[in-house]
Amino acid sequence: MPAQPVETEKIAIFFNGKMKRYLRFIQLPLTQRKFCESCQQLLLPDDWGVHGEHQVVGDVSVTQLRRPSQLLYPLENKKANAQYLFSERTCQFLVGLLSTLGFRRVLCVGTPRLHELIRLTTSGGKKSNLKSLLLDIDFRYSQFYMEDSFCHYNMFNHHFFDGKPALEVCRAFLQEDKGDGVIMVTDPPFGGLVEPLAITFKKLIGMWKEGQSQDDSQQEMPIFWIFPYFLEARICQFFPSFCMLDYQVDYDNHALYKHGRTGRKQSPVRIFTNIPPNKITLPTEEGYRFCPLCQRYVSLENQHCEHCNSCTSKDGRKWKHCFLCKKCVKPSWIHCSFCNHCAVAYHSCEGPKDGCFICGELDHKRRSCPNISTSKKANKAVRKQKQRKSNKMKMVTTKGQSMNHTFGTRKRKRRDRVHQYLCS
Ligand SMILES: C[S@@+](CC[C@H](N)C(=O)[O-])C[C@H]1O[C@@H](n2cnc3c(N)ncnc32)[C@H](O)[C@@H]1O
Ligand SMILES: [Zn+2]
Ligand SMILES: [Zn+2]
Ligand SMILES: [Zn+2]
Ligand SMILES: [Zn+2]
Ligand SMILES: [Zn+2]
Repeated sequence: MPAQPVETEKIAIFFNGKMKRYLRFIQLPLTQRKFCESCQQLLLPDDWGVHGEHQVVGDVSVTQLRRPSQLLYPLENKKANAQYLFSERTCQFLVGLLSTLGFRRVLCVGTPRLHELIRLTTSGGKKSNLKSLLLDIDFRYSQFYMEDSFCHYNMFNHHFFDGKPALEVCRAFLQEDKGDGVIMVTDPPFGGLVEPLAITFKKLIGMWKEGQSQDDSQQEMPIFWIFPYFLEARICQFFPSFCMLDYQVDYDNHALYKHGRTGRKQSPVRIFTNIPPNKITLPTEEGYRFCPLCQRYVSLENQHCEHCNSCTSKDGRKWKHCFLCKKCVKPSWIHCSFCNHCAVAYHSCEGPKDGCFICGELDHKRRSCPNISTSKKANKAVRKQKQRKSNKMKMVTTKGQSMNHTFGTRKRKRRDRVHQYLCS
């Protein structure tokens, strides 16, 4: 029986397998470098026969090999892992910001396009000396990267598909220079639940912490978590030191999540971070400006409310102050006397807890309400309006099918919430 390989040998075997294949590919003359679009695979001459009937492109250049996110098609999985790739504008902004902030290593969790741009910028000249390690569930990327720059990984349960050697790659990356100069940037699928993600990120933080010296025990690992603004409360529940930046993250392949300076069509995706926001400069040429009172950059229409003493808009539009709620709310919201707070027009009222659902008086119930006949008519009108609105929403859903990357009943609830936020 052959002897079991010891740990270091296992790591060497792990590195050698895929590296050999990639090295063979880049040594081929351009005319022999083929990529099968049907199988999403780089082909060596031995593979050509099997892919003879497939959609194959030739002359794969070094430039194409360096931008795999353009060569591979984005996964359109309706469930959890629809791939939304950063627009050039957002990706360039992120790389610029990371190097301005002085980081030297970026742990890219579910950000393949950022990973490739960091590597391109680094190899292209002296502009940046950032290193990057990509952790992603999309195995297709393993063809383009050595094992020291890509790990096949599930961010919902912190699982490294290639076992201990891959985990050690990640650990070494986080702990290099005693953990100094590293940041994690993650852009999980939006349908993903915050809790399992937070648990995973805390495990990665733990790994980074193990490499810290005792004096740095209070330090936090810097993080950029890219997620929709309406999950702010949920993220801050797990990471209280995080704040949300106004910068609108946008994507190449998502019509709803496009960058727009004003109006409805603004991306709801933001950056959550534990880096003090006054250290983060947002592009003034896009209209972002520094609010000296809040000590952070805010979007064009986000106005400082003197009552809240804060620039309160979350969605990029100008919000209005409600004196009854004692806070700023979305411009389209109205103060509802049944619910006793501001809400979208035509919502289903919670109603007063122990009173009449119709008029709000506490001395009778809905059935004996003196206003029942008039309210019946009003209810009918409201129902009709709701129906119209719901039909309109259904149309939006059909157009934006790929947004529905959520699960079961939660999927429906989340989708409704997304719609409520996007449509109000
Ligand atoms: C919303 S996309 C973000 C892509 C990013 N905007 C970019 O351009 O680099 C989500 C990414 O997370 C990856 N992903 C989805 N589910 C995952 C999982 N369970 N574990 C790790 N990565 C996952 C997808 O493959 C995809 O690359
Ligand atoms: Zn094929
Ligand atoms: Zn302000
Ligand atoms: Zn206010
Ligand atoms: Zn109000
Ligand atoms: Zn109400």
